[in-house]
Amino acid sequence: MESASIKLTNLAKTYRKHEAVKALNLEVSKGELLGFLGPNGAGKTTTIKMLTGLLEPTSGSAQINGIDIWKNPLKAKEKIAYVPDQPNLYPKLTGWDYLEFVASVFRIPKDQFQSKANELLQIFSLTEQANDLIESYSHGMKQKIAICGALTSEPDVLFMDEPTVGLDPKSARSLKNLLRELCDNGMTVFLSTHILEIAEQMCDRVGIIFEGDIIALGTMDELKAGEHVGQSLEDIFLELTGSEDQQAIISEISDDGDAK
Ligand SMILES: Nc1ncnc2c1ncn2[C@@H]1O[C@H](COP(=O)(O)OP(=O)(O)OP(=O)(O)O)[C@@H](O)[C@H]1O
Repeated sequence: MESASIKLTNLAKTYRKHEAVKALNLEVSKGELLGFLGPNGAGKTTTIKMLTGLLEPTSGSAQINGIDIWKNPLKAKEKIAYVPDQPNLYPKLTGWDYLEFVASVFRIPKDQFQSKANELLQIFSLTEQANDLIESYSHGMKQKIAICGALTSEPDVLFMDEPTVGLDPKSARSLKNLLRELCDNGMTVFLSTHILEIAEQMCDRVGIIFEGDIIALGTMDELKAGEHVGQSLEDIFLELTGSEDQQAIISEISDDGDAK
């Protein structure tokens, strides 16, 4: 049987005494777009950093295409790309220089790089700014050039932390369409978000993490089935994360027509 593109086995992280991520077990198949959803502080970034080789787990393992990223980091990292929530870019490079730098790290042949870079810049409406310094870019433009950089190497597995933050609606749609196309062609995406609609609109399966535990995992249909029939993802999210205070606030707001 083909191994999962991403496999977490009892993956855990404790900061001092705080168990930020608790023994996660999860497999993401090739071509799948998994949304990793959770409220602030749930453990999303910690998990992604362990999966991308940036933060050493306290225990457990993380595999990319069957390769342990902590035992064989170089081989595993050849297969992945990561777009953090705050991309660390080089302000004195132009957008094009940055993409060229990424291509050189991954040893991508020049002609292959040029056509790929031009295609990505066009998709994200950055062609005209490609020769401007990154320091002159807006937050959204920086986010987009980071995404272009990540996709330049045509990774097998793409990790994205809150990718739509800072993007305008047109760019968010371009990203959604592009990710769908790339996943249909076999790329695997692990995308964290705390925005419910993003997960609902973009992802094949959604995992909900709360206080370091995966408390629900499935397709939208599966999450909405059974006891959750008729509920929106927002209802399910609030119910599973036990945010009764928020639920009360929401029902208070939506019932304002009946105010006493
Ligand atoms: N370097 C650190 N040292 C100590 N505690 C940390 C550190 N990084 C994260 N934490 C804690 O671990 C928990 C999980 O944090 P994490 O950043 O993974 O959450 P998140 O789901 O990505 O949140 P957000 O949506 O707010 O970005 C939080 O309680 C956080 O305070």
